[in-house]
Amino acid sequence: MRIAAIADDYTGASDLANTWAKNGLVTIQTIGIPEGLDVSGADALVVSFKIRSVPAAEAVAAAIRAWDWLTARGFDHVMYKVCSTFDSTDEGNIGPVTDALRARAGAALTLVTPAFPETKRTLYKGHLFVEDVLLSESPLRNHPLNPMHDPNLVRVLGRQTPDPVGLLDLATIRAGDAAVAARLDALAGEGVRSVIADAVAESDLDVLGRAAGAMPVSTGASGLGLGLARASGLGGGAVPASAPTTGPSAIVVGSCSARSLEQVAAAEAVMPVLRLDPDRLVAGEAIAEALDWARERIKAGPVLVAASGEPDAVRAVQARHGREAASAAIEAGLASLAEGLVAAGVTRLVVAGGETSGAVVDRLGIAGFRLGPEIAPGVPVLVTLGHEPPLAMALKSGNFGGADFFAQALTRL
Ligand SMILES: Nc1ncnc2c1ncn2[C@@H]1O[C@H](COP(=O)(O)OP(=O)(O)OP(=O)(O)O)[C@@H](O)[C@H]1O
Ligand SMILES: O=C(O)[C@H](O)C(=O)CO
Repeated sequence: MRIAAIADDYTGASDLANTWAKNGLVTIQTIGIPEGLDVSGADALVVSFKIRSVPAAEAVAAAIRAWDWLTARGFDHVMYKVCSTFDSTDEGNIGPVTDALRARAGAALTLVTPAFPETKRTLYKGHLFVEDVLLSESPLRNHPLNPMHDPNLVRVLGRQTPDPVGLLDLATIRAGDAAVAARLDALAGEGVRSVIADAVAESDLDVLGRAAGAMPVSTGASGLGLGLARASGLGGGAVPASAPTTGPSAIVVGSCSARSLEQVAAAEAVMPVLRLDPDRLVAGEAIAEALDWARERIKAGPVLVAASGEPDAVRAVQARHGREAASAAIEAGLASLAEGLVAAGVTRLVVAGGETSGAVVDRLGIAGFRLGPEIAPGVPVLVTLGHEPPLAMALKSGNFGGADFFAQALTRL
């Protein structure tokens, strides 16, 4: 079974690609549909878009284009890769894209689970836990773009699709493949089109991977990706790509997650850190002087530049400028910063935040990535394709990595 994915952001794409590479699949992450890229040697492809927070119709159109491209090249199963914390709003885009891919595939229903126990994302009775608390009590409740206030994913997805949403509960999964198949058949017979699946351990993902792999499409995070990889029968040929280990390094942080804020604070003890004024960023200012600051320091060692703020401060910026306008302007500013850093000779670049990574990677014109070794669960070394000179990068999801992630990452790039 040749597997592929369509990812709704670039950090999540690299997270999934890392999971597949770690399981021995030769994996390439592409930026958009890879028309000009030679991907013939890949066991698995992750086609990544920046579509998590765009209008649903735009996300659906991109996903359908990617589905057509992938299935025309013989991929048997396509997973829609979403965030392990189910980042979405009542407008989508998990529901609309899941529905569109299922219709395109002519499938009766779609198995949906963001569970990823390795990073402590677990589901029980349809309720998503982040580490030891419900999603609604986790830092994701303060997400700048899609604050998550409801842990019941049957309800959350039910608000994003016109069709009934069902539950495949843990007890059924633990009863094995036949019980799962019977439950899915029964739900389909009741008119259910999307099924949220529990999972609290990797063994549950093996059952779900086999169940999902029997259908042409699924929706999930890297946990389901792990199950699909194991069910695919592929693997054994992956060798981590070697990254350029010379050249200056820099870290650009747009993520405002609690974890990223903690990581920026830890970095201040080991490298120069510049914190940007978000209002000046929104006004299109501050990047030129930030580049001057960085150029003076990158020959001596790594630097970190962050736009990130605490939740209340982020809400205040959004109140002053509008959420979408503030996000777009800050992402554009950080993309300009990254472009200037690479022009100044940086060849090892860490970016924190999914939307931020999308803006940076698009601005640098990167066509795709080969997978290097894992830095932290869900965060691999990425070696650019279609960029000269090749860059070693890491695209860190907001909630991933330990407190010392930034210092650790630079020892691997
Ligand atoms: N100080 C700030 N005030 C308001 N918005 C900010 C500020 N700093 C960054 N932002 C915006 O907040 C958003 C952060 O989203 P992003 O996806 O980059 O990080 P994340 O959600 O933590 O990452 P992930 O999606 O991988 O979990 C971006 O749109 C960014 O431009
Ligand atoms: O599944 C996750 O948490 C991924 O890393 C992601 O999608 C972050 O944006």
